[in-house]
Amino acid sequence: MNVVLDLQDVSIRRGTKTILDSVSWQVREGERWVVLGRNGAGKTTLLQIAAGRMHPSSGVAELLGERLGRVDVFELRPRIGLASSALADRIPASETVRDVVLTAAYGVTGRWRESYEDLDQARAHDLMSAFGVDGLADRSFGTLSEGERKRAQIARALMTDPELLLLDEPAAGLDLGGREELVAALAELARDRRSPVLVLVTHHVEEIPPGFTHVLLLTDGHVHAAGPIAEVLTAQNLTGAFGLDLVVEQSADRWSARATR
Ligand SMILES: Nc1ncnc2c1ncn2[C@@H]1O[C@H](COP(=O)(O)OP(=O)(O)OP(=O)(O)O)[C@@H](O)[C@H]1O
Repeated sequence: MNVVLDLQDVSIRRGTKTILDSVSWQVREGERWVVLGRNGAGKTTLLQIAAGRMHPSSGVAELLGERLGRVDVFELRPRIGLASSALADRIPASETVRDVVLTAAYGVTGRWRESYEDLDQARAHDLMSAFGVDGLADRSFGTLSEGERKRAQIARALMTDPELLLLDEPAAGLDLGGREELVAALAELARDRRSPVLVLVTHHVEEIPPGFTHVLLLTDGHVHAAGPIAEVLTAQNLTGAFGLDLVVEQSADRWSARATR
């Protein structure tokens, strides 16, 4: 299987702080990864490297076979979908959901091109349907609920037919219904063999969609454990990563964790 993401001893330093500390991580075609860790562990920073939006201070990062520092990142980025709250904040509130999704084909937010190819229109429609926002196509992005907004963003991130899809805390701020709808949509995506390689950042094991195959546990900028989900998502590993005694349970393809007392 081809390696899609290959980090070797990657560190990120800012001033005196080491945000990522010698991270080595390989992600292969067909895999669906969850990145878990407590606040400040370095998850978003790791995703920024995986998205080609940040360069390592030291170490080597290869994305889709291209080495960061030796490749034109503007050619690389359309091959990598990213959905994050930071990117969502840059979407104009007045933009329609249809345009939020469509404009991704041109790597822009804000509708400045007036005509789109029929193929793009059809793809945008299919993606909006898949994420249950097709009925909201004419609504402005700013009027959507948090859950609708998250699903529109994922449809947008998939618009360029990326080889790698990175989702930074897609369930943050959702109520129980919104979270479950999102988990179901992501489970569907994970099951589809045509889907890109998926990497999902979260704080909560309850948000891991069925079909996700691997976990990376990040603690204070270093890899605490990484590998197949059933091997890594243990009480012992989570206790180490989150710094409190936890029990972990799996039931019907979903996970839960709680403190022992
Ligand atoms: N430019 C910077 N300069 C100094 N420290 C930074 C910088 N950017 C991030 N950090 C710090 O690096 C650490 C990791 O940040 P990051 O956002 O990657 O963590 P995270 O795991 O995504 O956190 P959260 O779960 O709270 O979103 C944090 O302590 C943050 O304050």
